[in-house]
Amino acid sequence: MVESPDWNPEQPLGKFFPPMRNDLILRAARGEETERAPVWVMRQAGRYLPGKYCPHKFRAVRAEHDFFEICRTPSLACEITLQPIRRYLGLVDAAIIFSDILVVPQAMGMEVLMNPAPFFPAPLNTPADIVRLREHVDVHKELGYVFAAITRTRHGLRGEVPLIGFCGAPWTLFSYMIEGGGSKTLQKAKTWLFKYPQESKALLARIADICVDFLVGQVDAGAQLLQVFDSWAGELSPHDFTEFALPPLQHIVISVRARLAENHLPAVPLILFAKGANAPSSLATAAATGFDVLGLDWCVVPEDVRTAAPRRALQGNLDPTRLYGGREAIENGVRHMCAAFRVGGRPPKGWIANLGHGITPGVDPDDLKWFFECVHKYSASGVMP
Ligand SMILES: Cc1c2[nH]c(c1CCC(=O)O)Cc1[nH]c(c(CCC(=O)O)c1C)Cc1[nH]c(c(CCC(=O)O)c1C)Cc1[nH]c(c(C)c1CCC(=O)O)C2
Repeated sequence: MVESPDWNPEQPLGKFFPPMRNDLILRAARGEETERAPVWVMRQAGRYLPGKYCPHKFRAVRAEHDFFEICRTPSLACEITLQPIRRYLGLVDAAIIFSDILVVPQAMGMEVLMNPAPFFPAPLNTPADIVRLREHVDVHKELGYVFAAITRTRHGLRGEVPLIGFCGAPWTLFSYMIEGGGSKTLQKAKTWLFKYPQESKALLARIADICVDFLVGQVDAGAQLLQVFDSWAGELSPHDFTEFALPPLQHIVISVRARLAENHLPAVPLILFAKGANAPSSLATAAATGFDVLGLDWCVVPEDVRTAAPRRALQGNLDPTRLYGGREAIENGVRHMCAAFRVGGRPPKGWIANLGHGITPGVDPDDLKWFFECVHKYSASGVMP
């Protein structure tokens, strides 16, 4: 059974982890054929589960701590990460560490509050504000709590499923740092791109450098796959995506791989979720950066992606809102998805089943269970969906 290990901050847990019992997602990420599609869902830790984070502890914990305090407390982050794994044991094939993409802007010296949506009291208004950012970011000092949570969670998982580490993509983080929160048009962030292209590129590169250190540190701590969330990629024209968002992503892939090799760390699979970057040219350029897996939203047809980006493993892509449609709608959606990702009647190859974006807080946890069960049934080798 997966459980939170005893925690003594004076004696950090070692990095000899229990052997893996389920490596389905690692095989699919490498493009291999699997007996069924591995499945997990983005944002599976927390939001929709009863008591949100911890069934017994949540109310007391949440009354006293804010969201980022929970992220900074490895015992709590670990517990919340394990919660869906326990609940869906045998059905879900990966855990994702409980944290947030906005810990990177915090590490760069920006204040970020969560009330309940992200809010930056002092966003970057013009390039002159860049001086407010920390010049050198030591990720071990600023984000060591994420590394501690990952190591602890690897122990707690007992080898049940692999653990995914993550970060936000430079373009998405840049947007938050300038907009100061969510935005419908990204007018401020785009004004930077178009008015101050050189300063924008320099800031994107600076964010990318921190992402590299952060991702390498996560693998060192025990993460077995890495996902980069570019949630706002689809807000850019294909041309601007290629000009602004891609170079820092390319830098991340090249540098993470090089640093992992240099440090004798495992060459873990890298997943890019560039939501909405669905133009064939964007898919092709994203694939060319060298990410092993492309995460897809529900607005693309897998066959079109395979044409634009052959030889890449794919992840996705059920519309998350379908989970509100009841059992039949979920089953039909999964059947259709399984048929769309499989070539003919062959076993799934290089496909990780997932939603096309994060699960939302109102979903009934039993309907998510049904989603997992349907994926197991209809993606199985020998079954025609
Ligand atoms: C854009 C983005 C953010 N955070 C993230 C993204 C990229 C994915 C995406 O596009 O959805 C990524 C993220 N955020 C969180 C995780 C944890 C792991 C997981 O379960 O996938 C991950 C991978 C926890 C969280 N991050 C947040 C919560 C809810 C906080 C709360 O309940 O108080 C959780 C569990 C808060 C958050 N964090 C963010 C927003 C917009 C919000 C508020 C709205 C929301 O609830 O999603 C920024």
